Amino acid sequence: MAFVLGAHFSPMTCKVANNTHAHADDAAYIRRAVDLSEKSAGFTSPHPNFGCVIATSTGKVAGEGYLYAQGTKPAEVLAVEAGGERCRGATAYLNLEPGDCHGDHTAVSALVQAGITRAVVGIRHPLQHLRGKAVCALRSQGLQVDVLGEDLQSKVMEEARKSCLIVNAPLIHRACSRVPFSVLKYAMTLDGKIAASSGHAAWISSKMSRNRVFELRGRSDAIIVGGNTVRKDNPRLTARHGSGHMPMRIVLSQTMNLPEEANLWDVSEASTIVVTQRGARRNFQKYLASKGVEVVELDILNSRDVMEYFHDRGYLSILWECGGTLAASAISSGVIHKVFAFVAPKIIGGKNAPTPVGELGMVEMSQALDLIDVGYEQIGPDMLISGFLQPVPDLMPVIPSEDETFAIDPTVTPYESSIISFYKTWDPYGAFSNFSPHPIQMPDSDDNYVTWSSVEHYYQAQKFAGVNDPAAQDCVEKIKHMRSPEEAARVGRSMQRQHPDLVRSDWESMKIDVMYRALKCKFSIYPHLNSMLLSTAGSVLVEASPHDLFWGGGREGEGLNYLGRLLMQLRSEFLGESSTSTENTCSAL
Ligand SMILES: NC(=O)C1=CN([C@@H]2O[C@H](COP(=O)(O)OP(=O)(O)OC[C@H]3O[C@@H](n4cnc5c(N)ncnc54)[C@H](OP(=O)(O)O)[C@@H]3O)[C@@H](O)[C@H]2O)C=CC1
Ligand SMILES: Nc1c(N[C@@H]2O[C@H](COP(=O)(O)O)[C@@H](O)[C@H]2O)[nH]c(=O)[nH]c1=O
Repeated sequence: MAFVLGAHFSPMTCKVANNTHAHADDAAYIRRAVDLSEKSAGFTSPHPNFGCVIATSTGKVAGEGYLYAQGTKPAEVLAVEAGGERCRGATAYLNLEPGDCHGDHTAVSALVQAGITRAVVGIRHPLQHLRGKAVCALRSQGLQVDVLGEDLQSKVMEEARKSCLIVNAPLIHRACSRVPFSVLKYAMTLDGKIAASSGHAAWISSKMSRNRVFELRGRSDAIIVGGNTVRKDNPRLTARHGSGHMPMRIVLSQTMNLPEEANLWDVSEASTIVVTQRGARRNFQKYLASKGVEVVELDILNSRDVMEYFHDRGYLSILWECGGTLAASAISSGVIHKVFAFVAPKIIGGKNAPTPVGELGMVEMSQALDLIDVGYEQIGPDMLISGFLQPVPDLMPVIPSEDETFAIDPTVTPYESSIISFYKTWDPYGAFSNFSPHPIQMPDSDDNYVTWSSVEHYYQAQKFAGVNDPAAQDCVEKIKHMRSPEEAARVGRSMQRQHPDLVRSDWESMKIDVMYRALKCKFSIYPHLNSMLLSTAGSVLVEASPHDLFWGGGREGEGLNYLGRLLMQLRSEFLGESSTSTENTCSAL
């Protein structure tokens, strides 16, 4: 399934192959949508990148938009809002076929209602359950839909299509390989060393290059290092580029022979997970847990198992900042997709000085791994060389669905059909997530209805509601105005951790009720969500969050799954199976 330029060129199906001018314009707008789609990178947790440009028949841009975070307005909605009346008869350019996190085809409806008559789609959605749905829906509403590589074929279109594949490479790789997209990054001297023989490595690359690394960190769900890098460097692994997204820090250690004091054990700024082998230094595991570090035990610590584990936890994109030993193991396991090498014009020498990649078992140069789509960029005195180790999988033919994958690989246990798991908003039933973009209206202490952007916004803010301290009121207001549910959760959790005195004293006993009322509102006021919930009758609902063991179900069913339970309770109430009638706590929006 390697990406091959021009592989799908077929003059038979080409509508406007000889209209070079029109193609150049279409390609330029798609590229603009690609650029827009990347704008949230570093500010919010990685998510599919959506951008939308609306161009009038005279070639003027009427409106633009991009998805800022999961649970915020779709790019298409923002673009038509910006375009207003100028959208009538205009063309919408989308780098990626819209998904349907809302459960109600919000993006498609927005384009249709705005009077868009043509849509140009860069690539179809890589996830099987979403693939082709929006294209079909738009066509059934009478829009002309041109998909690059299918309806529009030419060299310029293939280049534009390729940029669409690259900007969503993490999602596409993840969908195809069932592991998160992984980037190996290292800084080395001109003579190929990542540290002096002593192990000292601060610093090889320049400050400008290191700032660039902070940006790469901000675009990742997590940073991974091995135990030896913790022992030698005592790294912080934070994205020190402002108030943006802070990735998880992950340490892989087989021995658990780690220092008692380390920057990574300070979880006030960012969280840390240590992944180890079952049974390794249990007392030290307990010690780390007492500091707020999460410890995960796997049967055998190999890179593929670790990546499959983090795939199941919903991770999209991971940055490996490890030394050569772990890097070699990760490359050998086939889990590294891309490389970023910062090369500094310095020579350190040293026969035993560490190098970026350890033993791969290759003996002839013909076995060397060739990078694809290589980029060269000068950053201050350094050179950044980047490229893919594995080509971005092409989307044709169709990526098998999860079910089909299980059928192909019988060693993978299929989910039990009676269990419906949900977690990320882009997954099937993603609208059940508290991060789904459905505003609710809830009464305040004076019984006035207040609109909250999502259930998560409301839930996080209630931790501080009613506390007689202006700082607590500030927390409520701050959370209320966060742009995304993810940011609301980040602020709510960190304020709770850092200022427990501002949390209402009855929070632990009230939080389930707070959540229940918010969910009741959400599933009452959106008929399509209500139908979706009722359609699951007979199935067990599980929030597949492996790290939130209260609201989520845990990796192996060890979580309490309170979110799933509340949804099932509501479902049963809506179905009239429960004799308890609860007061309606919300008004229609
Ligand atoms: N310039 C740069 O960009 C960087 C330089 N460095 C330098 O590299 C040196 C450390 O290199 P290195 O020891 O390779 O780095 P790492 O610590 O990153 O990787 C090796 C460690 O990873 C753990 N590990 C877990 N699973 C595996 C596995 N399946 N295979 C192999 N290791 C696994 C082990 O920890 P445990 O022993 O605890 O079980 C092992 O010791 C330091 O001098 C550091 O300064 C490091 C990162 C980046
Ligand atoms: N030495 C070296 C790097 N090393 C990587 O950065 C980590 C330290 O990160 P932090 O503690 O957050 O500053 C270190 O453990 C290793 O993973 N990176 C670079 O860009 N350039 C460098 O010269």
